[in-house]
Order: sequence, then C-alpha cells, then structure tokens
Amino acid sequence: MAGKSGFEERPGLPRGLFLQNNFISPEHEKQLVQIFLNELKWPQQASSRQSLHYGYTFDYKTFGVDPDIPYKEFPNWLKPLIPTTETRPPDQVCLQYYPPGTGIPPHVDAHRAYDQLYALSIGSPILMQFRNGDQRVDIDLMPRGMMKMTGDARLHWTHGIKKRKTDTLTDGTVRPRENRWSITYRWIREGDCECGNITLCDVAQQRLGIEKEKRSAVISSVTPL
Ligand SMILES: O=C(O)CCC(=O)C(=O)O
Ligand SMILES: [Fe+2]
Repeated sequence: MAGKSGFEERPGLPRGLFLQNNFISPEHEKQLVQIFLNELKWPQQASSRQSLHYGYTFDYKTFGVDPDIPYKEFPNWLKPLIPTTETRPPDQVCLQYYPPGTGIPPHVDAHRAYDQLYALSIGSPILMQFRNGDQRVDIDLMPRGMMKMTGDARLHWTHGIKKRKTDTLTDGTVRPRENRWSITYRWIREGDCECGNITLCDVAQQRLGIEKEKRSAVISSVTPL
C-alpha cells in the first residue's frame, strides 16, 4: 500500500510545495514500468510526451468535466497509487510518459477547474522549474516521490519541464535523462477560486472580462487529449 502521510514541505520558495519520498517501493516501480511499456496502449507517437486519462475527462472548452465522456474506472495498477490524504479520491488522474528530450511548457493548471494537485514521479529523475516573475527555482523530482502543490506553488508560480536530454545539477553534474512517467491527480474545485491573481488565475481573468483565448491558465495547451 502506498504511503499515507509523510509529506514534508520543501523549505524555501515556492511556498506550499510538499514532497513525500518513497511513496512506492523500487519493486513496485519496476512492476509499473513493465505495465506502462508492455500493457498500455498509448495514443501518440513514441517520440513525444503522451497522456492517458482516468476518472472524469477534463473538457478544455468549459474547464470542467466533459459530460460526453463517461467516467473511466481506475485500472487495477492505479488503485494502490491513489493518494489517501484528501477527503475523497481524485476526480481526474493523468498518466504521462516523457521520453528523453521531451518536457512540458511552463503553466499553471487551471484554477477554475481544480483545487489541489499531486504528481507521482516514476523512472528518470528530472528537473522541474517553478517560475514567478523573474524568480526561477529548479526542483529535482526523484523517482517514486509524490509531490503535492498547494498555496503559492499551486496558484502563483508556473511549473514546467524543459525539453532537453540532460539536466545540469547545482554541483555541475550533467545527468542524462531516461524514460520518465508521471501520474497527476486532480480534484475538481468546489466553488470559485478567489485568489485574485490576474496574471495566472483564469477565474480572476474571466471576472475582468478577458476572453477565454487570452486567459493564461494554459492547461489546454500542455495536456492534449
Ligand atoms: O510531469 C509532472 O510531474 C507534472 C505534469 C504537469 O505539470 C501536468 O500534467 O499538469
Ligand atoms: Fe501541471
């Protein structure tokens, strides 16, 4: 059974970033990688980032649940990986595959749609960059670790992974990337986001009358269906 609690807030910026190391064991990780490589049908080209969705499907037009796509039960391999630290299971889970050289553009997951966000890393370690204005913080996401984004880290900093084949660590080590998978867990927000961040919050932008296409919660461009 995956770890229940044990999240520790990472010191420094951004605030609100919690990490739990060893959410799963190395043996469990090996089994998952075998399933991802041999048993799942991936929709896109093997050289690009690929996504598979479970639970409710996100509708990129309404920023809500797509009423036309039925709820997809969590497969058996996913059930033991569901976090139990929230009051209910997540509404949407997305498995993504990052072949070496791929990444995800800097973005904030839409505020209107989702509340807290978790992400489990599997396979290669990778640097994720958080940004806020001209501040940049690289977080080394270790395999088998669960990350929980809350507060500032969730709402007011973007996060992204640069497209490249190596990561250069703070001590100068150049680390080649290998296959990485992540599982992101999202809970649909009850009520509106009231953070008021007009740069990053789609709710605040809508209230100001900014057209949908010009709002900056860019999940639609980073998680293609
Ligand atoms: O790959 C990850 O760890 C996070 C992916 C992500 O930011 C997203 O799917 O919104
Ligand atoms: Fe994200």
